[in-house]
Amino acid sequence: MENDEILKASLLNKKKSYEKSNFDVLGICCTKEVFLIEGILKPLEGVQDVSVIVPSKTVVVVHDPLLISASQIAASLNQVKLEASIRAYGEEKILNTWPKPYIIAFGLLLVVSLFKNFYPPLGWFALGAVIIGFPPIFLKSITSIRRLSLDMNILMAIAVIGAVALGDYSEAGTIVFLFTTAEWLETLARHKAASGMTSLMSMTPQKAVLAETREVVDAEKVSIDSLIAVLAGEIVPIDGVVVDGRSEVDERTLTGESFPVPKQPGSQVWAGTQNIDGYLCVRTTAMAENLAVTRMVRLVEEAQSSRSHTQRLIDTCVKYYTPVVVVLAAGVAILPLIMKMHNPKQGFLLALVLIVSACPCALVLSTPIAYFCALLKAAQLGLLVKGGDVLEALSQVKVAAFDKTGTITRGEFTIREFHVFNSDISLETLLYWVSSIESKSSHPMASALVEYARSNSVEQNTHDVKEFIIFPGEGVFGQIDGHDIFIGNRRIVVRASSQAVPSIAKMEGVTVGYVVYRGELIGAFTLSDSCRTGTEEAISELKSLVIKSVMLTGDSTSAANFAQNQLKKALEEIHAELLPADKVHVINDLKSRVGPTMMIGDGMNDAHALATADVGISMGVSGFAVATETSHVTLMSNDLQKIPEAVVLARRTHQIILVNIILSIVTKSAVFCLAFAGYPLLWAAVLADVGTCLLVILHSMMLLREEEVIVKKIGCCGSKKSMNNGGCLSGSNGSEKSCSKPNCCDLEAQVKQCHSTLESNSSSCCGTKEEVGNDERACLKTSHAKAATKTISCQSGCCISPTKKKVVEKEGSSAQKGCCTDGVESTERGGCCGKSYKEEVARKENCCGGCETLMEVPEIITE
Ligand SMILES: Nc1ncnc2c1ncn2[C@@H]1O[C@H](COP(=O)(O)OP(=O)(O)OP(=O)(O)O)[C@@H](O)[C@H]1O
Ligand SMILES: [Zn+2]
Repeated sequence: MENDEILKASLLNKKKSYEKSNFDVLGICCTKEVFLIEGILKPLEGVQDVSVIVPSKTVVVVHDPLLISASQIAASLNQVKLEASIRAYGEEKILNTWPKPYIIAFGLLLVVSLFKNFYPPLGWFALGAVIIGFPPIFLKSITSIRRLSLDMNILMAIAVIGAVALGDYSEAGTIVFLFTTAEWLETLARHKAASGMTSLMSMTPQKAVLAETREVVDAEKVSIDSLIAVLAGEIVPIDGVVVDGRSEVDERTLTGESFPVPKQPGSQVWAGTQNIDGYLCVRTTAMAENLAVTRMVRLVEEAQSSRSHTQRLIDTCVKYYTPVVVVLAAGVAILPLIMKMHNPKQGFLLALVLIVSACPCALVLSTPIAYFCALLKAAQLGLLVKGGDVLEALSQVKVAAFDKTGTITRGEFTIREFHVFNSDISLETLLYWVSSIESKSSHPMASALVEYARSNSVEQNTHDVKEFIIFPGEGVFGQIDGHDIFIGNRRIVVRASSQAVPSIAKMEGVTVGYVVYRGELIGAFTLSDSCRTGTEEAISELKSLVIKSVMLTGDSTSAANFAQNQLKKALEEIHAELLPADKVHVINDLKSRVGPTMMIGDGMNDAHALATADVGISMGVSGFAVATETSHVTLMSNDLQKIPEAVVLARRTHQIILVNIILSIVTKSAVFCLAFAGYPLLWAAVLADVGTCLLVILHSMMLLREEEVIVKKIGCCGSKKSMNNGGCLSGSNGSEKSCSKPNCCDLEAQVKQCHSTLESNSSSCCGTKEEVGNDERACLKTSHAKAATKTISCQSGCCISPTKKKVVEKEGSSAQKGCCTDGVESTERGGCCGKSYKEEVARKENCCGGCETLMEVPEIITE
């Protein structure tokens, strides 16, 4: 009975799945240890998966804690002197920055031995130094020999033994000293690089507060749809949607975006981001093990352990190169003996130099360490790059293909018009049918339709929809209350009826949708969308990097052209009305016509194209799961300006790797040449070897430095976050506009300040990109006017979100532009066309649809 219980418990536990443990393994030097470690751990019972991250000397093991514990795993690594220790998840490893005492001890002995010229017996101290310092190297080399792998430990051991055999104790001592110190310095450097990674992993808190009971619970135990409370200053523990409260959230850790993002009921919040100044009640949408941040960490980890093309090439070369040099060295050592030359010692020394130089560690390290730093930097910028190969491809890119809806534009449609053509069907009925069917679709247009129905007091009912089919690139079909309804573009009309598609007059900037019922066109609607801020800048930055930008869209040609006009014709090619498969064709065409191509999309009907491109970049954490799976890069924020930044980072990484490789080859060659020229300097060989290793690491770490990466921004504002009216808008180069008068706002601190000094027309700054207004346009998107009390301040000031004030819906009289409380809807004459849109149309007022341009209200003519 009792046994049964135990069995049951253990089975239950087993079901609870595997655990993941991280180990710091100081003994990792080159990629060689990867096979060594995998060879040791994989055969162990209970170990499911092993991944080795060479640059940060980390091993991640997925194991069944019942069968094998983390300490057992560490022990088996330590059996072969790999110096493994368990790292508590997320905990910063406290590294002793001082060298171990034995290193100091033998260093001192070595220094003393240098005085042997004054008192010869002091020379023996060098032997003492060797005796103290050599054993660790020797033990590690024994392990390597047992594993039949030739690594730097073996080469160093041979060199030391050789030097001792030649009676040159100080040479031997110097080798040991240089080697050990370099290893220690290297560990320090790598630790610095790796600490960024650790901070990435430790972002989410372990505890959550339940909103109703105020009970503090383990974040892991919180189920989906629970309500949790997040107070000001706290880190959000679990992904979710705000149901109550308002605040600003710092999403920097996740998206690299340094501006706080306003949150209100309905907004998504992500675990690991910080609630700055208000109370938020959040309904959770994910379990702790499936958070966006966890997925991100997993991706970064996978990226680290995947080996890039260059890396594989180097590894293969090294496999042949090392044994060849060892054989060569043996030849050089033996030849003088056979030929009975009078100075065999010289040959022997030359052989030792060769052997030390054979150590390829700088070369082997040149690529992975640079990628490690680059991937980490990318993650800090809010870019998840799936590995070194992707960076390699990204640095070569010649074309950027952008998807339109949701990428270039916000993918937040507003319904401009809705017409019913059949007098037997009321608007309410049609809206009910359309919104119920569309509520099953995830297309951005669908949510606009649902929203529109709601604003007309029509609630959708998903349950009434019996059948639902998506026609990619065309629209949807649904059966509701026994009626078959098609909704979509021209193509769907053709599919659903024999009727000719009506021609539409003056439809600039809008997308037209049709509703077909029993082969008859019963309704039509127009919708518009606006461009994301920063798109134009991103495209011009790409242009300065000699990358051509094109647009691929499933939407109509006129909608595509409208976006192009908003971008001031920045795009070089436009391909519209494409089916998902057409997008793939265009990508293939661009690849052969222009060169390496990257595709940027939101994953809606473009997952295939993303996968086909040399580099596929998907938008947003919230992005469709398929897209993040198939794409090579995930953009954590929807900021397209991260794309040129990514290209610059990739190109810099490429350069750094090139320099690293040249550096490690040149130093070795120099030592070789010296040796053959009659100066076989063993210490120089060791110094060149360990020195280049260190140089390569430090050089790669330059990628982590902040300023290095950002695209050179010309103009007054140092970073692209800086905004002000007279000067730079987001990321634009300020050269066109004067930079002299207004100040640029640098970081969020200043932004807040700017908010309060809004009145001044000349130099106000806006908190987030959306909230920019200038002379040409009134406030966009998220603008809510505090400033609207005075209409003027909105003309060139910024609109602030939290203070929501109803804006006057002005008649044509006011010449100034106002701010609108919702959406992009401000009219030419200064009013808002929100709810009163229809009346305004009646009054023949023109409303502006997209970013800035005014357009005429389209007329729909049916034939
Ligand atoms: N759920 C839907 N409801 C209404 N129309 C739809 C729906 N899904 C697709 N459509 C129609 O099909 C067209 C093509 O859709 P598709 O998803 O291929 O491209 P898109 O989202 O418009 O643009 P892009 O390719 O730039 O992302 C849309 O422009 C729209 O007219
Ligand atoms: Zn080496």
